[in-house]
Amino acid sequence: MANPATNIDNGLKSSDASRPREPIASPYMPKYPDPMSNISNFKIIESTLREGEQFANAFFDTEKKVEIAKALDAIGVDYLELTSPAASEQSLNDCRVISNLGLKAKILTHTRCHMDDAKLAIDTGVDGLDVVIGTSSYLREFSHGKDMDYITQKAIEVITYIKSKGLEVRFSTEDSFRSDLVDLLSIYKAVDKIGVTRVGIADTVGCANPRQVYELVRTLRSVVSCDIECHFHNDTGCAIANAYAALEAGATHIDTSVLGIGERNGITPLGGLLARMYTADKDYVMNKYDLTQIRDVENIVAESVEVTVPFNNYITGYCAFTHKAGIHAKAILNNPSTYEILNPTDFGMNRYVSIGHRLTGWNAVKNRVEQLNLGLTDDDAKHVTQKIKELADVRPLSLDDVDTLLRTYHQAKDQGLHASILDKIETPDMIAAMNSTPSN
Ligand SMILES: CC(=O)SCCNC(=O)CCNC(=O)[C@H](O)C(C)(C)COP(=O)(O)OP(=O)(O)OC[C@H]1O[C@@H](n2cnc3c(N)ncnc32)[C@H](O)[C@@H]1OP(=O)(O)O
Ligand SMILES: O=C(O)CCC(=O)C(=O)O
Ligand SMILES: [Zn+2]
Repeated sequence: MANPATNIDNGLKSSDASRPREPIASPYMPKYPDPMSNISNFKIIESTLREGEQFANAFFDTEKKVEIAKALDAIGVDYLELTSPAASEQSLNDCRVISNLGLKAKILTHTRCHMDDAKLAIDTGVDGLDVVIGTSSYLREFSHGKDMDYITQKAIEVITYIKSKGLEVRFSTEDSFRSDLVDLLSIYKAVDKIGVTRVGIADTVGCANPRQVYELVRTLRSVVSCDIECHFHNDTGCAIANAYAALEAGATHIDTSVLGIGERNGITPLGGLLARMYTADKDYVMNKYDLTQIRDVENIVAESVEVTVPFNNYITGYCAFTHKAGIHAKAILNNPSTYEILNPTDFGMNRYVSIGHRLTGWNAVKNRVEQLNLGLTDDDAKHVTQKIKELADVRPLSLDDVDTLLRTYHQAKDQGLHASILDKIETPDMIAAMNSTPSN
């Protein structure tokens, strides 16, 4: 599927080459370094091939999984998380296939806290297992029916076994934010003591806010010495902010999926997290991840799960880098940093300035005059701008319409007729008709 953002044609493209961009002075960078924070040192566990497979529309055959895995590897994500081999014969086979691709990313699979699942997973060739079990009263009562003593004992058994096979093992509590804090800290402490690679916190129902995340991660950071992974659902719109708060508090790994797909409305989206982290530490993000590859993997996944990339998607949405209002347009054309925190070229995207509408201003129109090399004055640009506004009060004009208006005015000026020419164009349809009339 073509990216719609590249198809916008009613706008001006401003050139980055001609205007060197200032270094980003992000207001969101911490004023003082925080030794606990990992915003400049985090890893991504990309779970499109696990959590993403739980999205209502998702079905990935082996070929598609391989294509997605390779595209994610090209971005440089640190880990790929795959569906449990216990889910089906094909899931088991796919773990083997993807583990054998020789990707740079480490391969994990996600299993229940159960010896049978662990044994099945270990032989697939994955680098590690992400083990999970619910600890909230909801899940203890209505999902697996086990108490904290049983869960702790089973976790120790499973982790010890996986470690004995030389694999990475992460232990996570499902529904962490609705679990009892004392239960959480004691089980995390117990698994840390036996050398688990990472512990995981999961906002399974998307109920947590950034402050709660910060507090829980910071508390956990003081209790365990291993890495901390976090997984955030987006039911209440906090998934990216929660991921950021988790890293600030000392989490080391964040789970993502392409376009955020997953159970219900999904989890922290890969593109959105990268946009957020680029804003916090551009050098870290740009040196580690190839941001120009995000669009490709989003297009692959969107097409496969039969959704369109949302119009307001981070980075790749139809209008993510389109500037419209005259005040914005003038400043953007002078210096893109005025109204952009993300530089589109860093993401392989283009910027557009839209001018065929009633909110346009003469500075943006003048810029188009210069692009067309028409040699009109500022006053000319102002006259044409007034005409654009008048016509666009009826309906927006295409860039072709604006260009026709400018060229017509320019020709009339050569003949000394420009004072009256604009008066003769009374409706947007009249320009559209001029566009379709072959010139002789
Ligand atoms: C929040 C999350 O996203 S967690 C990850 C979710 N992922 C998946 O569910 C993977 C796809 N799942 C499947 O293919 C199947 O559910 C399977 C193969 C895992 C299990 O299938 P079934 O044996 O038919 O059981 P079913 O799905 O009906 O119920 C889940 C079983 O796992 C148990 N269980 C649930 N969570 C856990 C856990 N974290 N650790 C251990 N056991 C668990 C339940 O008690 C139940 O056991 P039961 O068979 O004794 O009733
Ligand atoms: O394994 C985990 O940490 C998360 C599992 C999951 O998908 C969830 O709890 O939403
Ligand atoms: Zn989840």
